[in-house]
Amino acid sequence: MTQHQILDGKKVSTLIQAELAEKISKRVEAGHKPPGLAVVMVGNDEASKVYVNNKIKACEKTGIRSKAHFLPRQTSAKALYELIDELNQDSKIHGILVQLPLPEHIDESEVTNRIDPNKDVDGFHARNVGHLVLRQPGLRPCTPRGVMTLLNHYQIDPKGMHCVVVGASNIVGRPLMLEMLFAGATVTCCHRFTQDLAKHVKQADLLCVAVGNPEIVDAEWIKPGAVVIDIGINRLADGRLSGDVDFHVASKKAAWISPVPGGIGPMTVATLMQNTYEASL
Ligand SMILES: Nc1nc2c(c(=O)[nH]1)N[C@@H](CN(C=O)c1ccc(C(=O)N[C@@H](CCC(=O)O)C(=O)O)cc1)CN2
Repeated sequence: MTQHQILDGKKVSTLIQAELAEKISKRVEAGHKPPGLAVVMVGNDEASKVYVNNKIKACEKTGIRSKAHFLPRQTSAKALYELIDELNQDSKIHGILVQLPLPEHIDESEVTNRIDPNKDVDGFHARNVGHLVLRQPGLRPCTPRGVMTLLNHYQIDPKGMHCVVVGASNIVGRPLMLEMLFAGATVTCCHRFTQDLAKHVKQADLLCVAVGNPEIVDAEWIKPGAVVIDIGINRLADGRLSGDVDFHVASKKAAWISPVPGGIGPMTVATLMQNTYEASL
C-alpha cells in the first residue's frame, strides 16, 4: 500500500484566483478596463447551472466583470448566433463562453466557431485548436490546461512518464493528450473502441480519466505509485458527486490523486479566469 497525497485543486484554484485578483486590481488602478466575460447558457441543465454559477462567483472574486445570458432551451441557433455576433463586437467583453452541452437542435461546433477566436476563452474554436496542435500561442482549453497547472504546482513533471488518457472528447481527452505530449510524456489515448482498457491502465505512470462513467476504470488496475487525475464528475442517486475512479480504492495504490469534488473542477474554473485575463491584455 502506498501513502497517497492529494492534488488539491480547490486550494490551487484559490491561489490562482488570488494572484489574478491582485494583477487585475493593479491594472484597473492604472486606468485599464477590467476584463469582461460573457457567460451564455441555453436551457436548464442542472449540472451546467452549478458550473456557470461557479464561474460567475470566480469572476466576482478576481475582479472580472461578468455578464450572464440565460436563454430558454427552445432558443434558435439563429438567435444564439446573433447574441454571439453582438458579444464579438462589444469592446467591454474580452471573453465569451457558451456552456456545453447545448440542446440538440444547436450545432456545438458552429457555435464555438462563431466566437471571435481572440475572445474564445474556452479554446474550442478551430483556430485555437490549430494553435494548440501546432504548439503556437493561443487560448487553450481550460480543463487540460488546469490539469497541467495542478501538476506543475505539485512539481510533478510528466516528462518521460507513460500517460494514459481515458476518453477522447473535444474538450478534455484530445487536448489533454496534446498537453501531455508537449510536456514530454509518452501518451496512450483510450476510447470507446479500445479493446483491453485494463492492459493500458495498468501501464500508466500518469492516468487521466475523463469519461463521465464511475465504472469505466477498476481502481485495482492502477499501477502502484501512479499519479491519478480524475476528471469525471458523476452525480450519484443519493446526490453525492463521484469521479470516474473509486477514490477509496485508488488512493491505496496511487502516489498522488485528484479528488472529486475539489480537484479538476475548480482548476477548470480558475483556468477560465486566467484565459479571460490573458484575452483582455
Ligand atoms: N463551455 C464549456 N462547457 C463545459 C466545459 C468547459 O470547459 N467549457 N467543461 C465541462 C464542465 N465544466 C466547465 O464548464 C465544469 C465542471 C466542473 C466544475 C466544478 O466546479 N466542479 C466542482 C463540483 C461542482 C458541483 O458541485 O457539481 C468540483 O469538481 O469540485 C466547474 C466547471 C462541461 N461543459
